[in-house]
Amino acid sequence: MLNVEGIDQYYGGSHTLRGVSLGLRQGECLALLGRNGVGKTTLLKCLMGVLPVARGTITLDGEDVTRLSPHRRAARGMAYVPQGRDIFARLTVEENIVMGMATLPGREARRISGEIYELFPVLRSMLKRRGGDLSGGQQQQLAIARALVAKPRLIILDEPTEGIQPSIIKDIGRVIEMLRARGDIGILLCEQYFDFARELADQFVVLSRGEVVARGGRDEIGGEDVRRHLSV
Ligand SMILES: Nc1ncnc2c1ncn2[C@@H]1O[C@H](COP(=O)(O)OP(=O)(O)OP(=O)(O)O)[C@@H](O)[C@H]1O
Repeated sequence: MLNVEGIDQYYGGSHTLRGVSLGLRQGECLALLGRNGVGKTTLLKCLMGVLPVARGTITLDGEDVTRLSPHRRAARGMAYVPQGRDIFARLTVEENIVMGMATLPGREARRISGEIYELFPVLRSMLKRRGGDLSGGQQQQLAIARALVAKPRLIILDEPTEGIQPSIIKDIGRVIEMLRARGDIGILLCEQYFDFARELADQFVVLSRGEVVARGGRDEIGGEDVRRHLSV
């Protein structure tokens, strides 16, 4: 469903992404791994159109989206949960979720589907609370919920476990598992922690200094090999 071919990106004179290619099938979870500063967030921003690419192509279900604006990509079913979550702090939980439905047509756009509460039971009791009053873990769940109500074909998660307590990390892992089991959505999970991604992903791509240095399926990729690229 998602095909990325030979992406190059520069910040001024610094060559941040070097010929990055990857592919993700519907119903699959792909883990993009790499330590701090190797270019993971930059790649995700290029995929969403927040940053332009110097070379390469991005196709979604066969359509070339490389030059489309971020909102056009969102309308085609690409959803992005940024690092830091970007919750609207002064809006309620409910209002934050409804914001995620802005691209949906008509009345459908006003109703929060029951699936959201199945995935995130904690949000149901917090609908009237302000986004800014939630804990980091709850905000992360809200950010994922807000992305899912747009009914994406592809969801891109940028380090969803960063700065979050272990019990909530488990909840987020469970949500990713449930989405994967649905089989109708591609999941691109960007992570620094291999142990979290290992249980969830079908495919692994490891970035180092803007380049893919290892890739493979769950049975092909060796833990030691990946950890070598992740340790400082
Ligand atoms: N706006 C910017 N202008 C110039 N350089 C940048 C900019 N944003 C990031 N960089 C640099 O590009 C490189 C890749 O950064 P990026 O944020 O993509 O890495 P990352 O792998 O996502 O790391 P992190 O886990 O910290 O988010 C880093 O060296 C970073 O300092």
